[in-house]
Amino acid sequence: MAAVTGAPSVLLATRGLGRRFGGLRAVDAVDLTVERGEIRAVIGPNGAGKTTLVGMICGRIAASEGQMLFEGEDITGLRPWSRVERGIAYTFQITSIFQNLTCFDNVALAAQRGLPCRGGEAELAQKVERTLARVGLAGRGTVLASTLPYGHQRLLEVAIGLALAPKLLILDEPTQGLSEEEIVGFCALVREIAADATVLLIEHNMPVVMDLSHRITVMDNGRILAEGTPEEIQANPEVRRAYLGT
Ligand SMILES: Nc1ncnc2c1ncn2[C@@H]1O[C@H](COP(=O)(O)OP(=O)(O)OP(=O)(O)O)[C@@H](O)[C@H]1O
Repeated sequence: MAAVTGAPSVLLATRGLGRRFGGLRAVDAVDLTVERGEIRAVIGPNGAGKTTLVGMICGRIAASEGQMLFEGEDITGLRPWSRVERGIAYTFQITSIFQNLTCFDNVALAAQRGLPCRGGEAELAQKVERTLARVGLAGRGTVLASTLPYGHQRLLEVAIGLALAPKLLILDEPTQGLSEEEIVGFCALVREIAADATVLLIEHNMPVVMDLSHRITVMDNGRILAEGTPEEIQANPEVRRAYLGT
């Protein structure tokens, strides 16, 4: 893992984090600690609370109880945009894309944040093209987002997230709709991203999870059922029973 010299190793910590929907505890007393430079997967059956958990981390869903710390600072009450400013980017299932804008414009909207001065259009264009190329969408800048195949819309979301130069990039089911070949390219991309960012990945594709993750957190019924390396998780009888189905 690429821990930044001099920086504390814990990037994100949740303490007793919970979210209720009426009587349902979608996320229940979750203590999650993510280290800098990690690729962490969050897995679990449908309805386990994965999306609700990351929704709270990025500020899209309010917590019912508990606390979230990012780089040691309490972010529990912060608005989503303020979390983006601190370096938390979340790509979530297509909705972050402006369908009637081109791929270039979608990425440029995110990339313009962080440019040092006005009048940096050439610089902006370079940054956007570089980011599109990174995710495998080189040369697609003029294409309308709505006309991209579903899998490529997911890649465009990743490009939007990357353009924000995040410290923590949260990917929600990024390989959904990608071909086998595209998945191989995507895994290489995530490894490259992890060289200078931390990745929190919700993913149902087990080969991808086992191949990419440094550590895996398994959720079930809103709680953390297990945590460990891919080898530890694969060998855990409780996880096998609850989720892996073997
Ligand atoms: N806005 C909401 N209102 C009511 N219940 C909700 C809401 N959002 C989520 N839930 C419920 O909370 C539980 C956790 O949902 P969540 O989407 O976080 O699970 P998940 O692990 O991401 O599932 P999946 O893998 O299917 O995406 C589910 O029972 C779901 O029905």
